[in-house]
Amino acid sequence: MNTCLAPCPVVFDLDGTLIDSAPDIHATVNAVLRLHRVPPLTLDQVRSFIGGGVDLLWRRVIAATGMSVDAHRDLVASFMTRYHDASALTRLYPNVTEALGVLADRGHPLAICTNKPLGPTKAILGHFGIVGMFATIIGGDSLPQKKPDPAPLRAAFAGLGSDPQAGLYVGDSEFDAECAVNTDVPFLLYTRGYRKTPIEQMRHSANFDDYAHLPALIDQRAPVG
Ligand SMILES: O=C(O)COP(=O)(O)O
Ligand SMILES: [Mg+2]
Repeated sequence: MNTCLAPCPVVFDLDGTLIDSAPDIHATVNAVLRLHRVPPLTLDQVRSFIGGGVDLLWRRVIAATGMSVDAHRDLVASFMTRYHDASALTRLYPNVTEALGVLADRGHPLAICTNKPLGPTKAILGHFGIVGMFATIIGGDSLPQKKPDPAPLRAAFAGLGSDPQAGLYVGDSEFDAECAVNTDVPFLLYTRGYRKTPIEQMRHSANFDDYAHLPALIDQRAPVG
């Protein structure tokens, strides 16, 4: 085995990548809908709305329920007051903590680039005791732009003191794959997240379905030092 691998900055998406948060997002959406006496949406519906951030989530909820678009701002505000504490139904995907530990031990700098707002992002990472593993955390409201715009991912790599081309981005969705192309960074696709497109139709460098395999995958792709 090659033991002379250079540190490889690795940036992770969050929802559908490190955590299965759709059950909490679903419950929180339905709690807001209940206040407005609107019938609940299914978990599959809400899961399919995740990836572009809270504003887009609620544009999709409004379209699916027939609510007034004028209510968007108030619905988002109402959702956000509840989103911060929404952790009871969220789970880390299997072997995530172990994989992050292995990567950190091998000296790979780690960051988060998510379209989830920064407050709930830090809260859920803290809930799972892994917030300290990430040197940089870019949320959906950290910058004016969101993924697939390259600005957030560039900012995450800049926070690690790295060029995107020297690192890797790990994500689950079409937003992540497009952002990786726009940022010119190799993309590792986690296949058990929230994507709607078949694996073979998504631009990616490699894919994996178990975090137990991620450290080896990253070391294969890391430049030799
Ligand atoms: O909040 C969302 O819609 C998506 O978040 P993600 O970028 O972590 O997948
Ligand atoms: Mg995601």
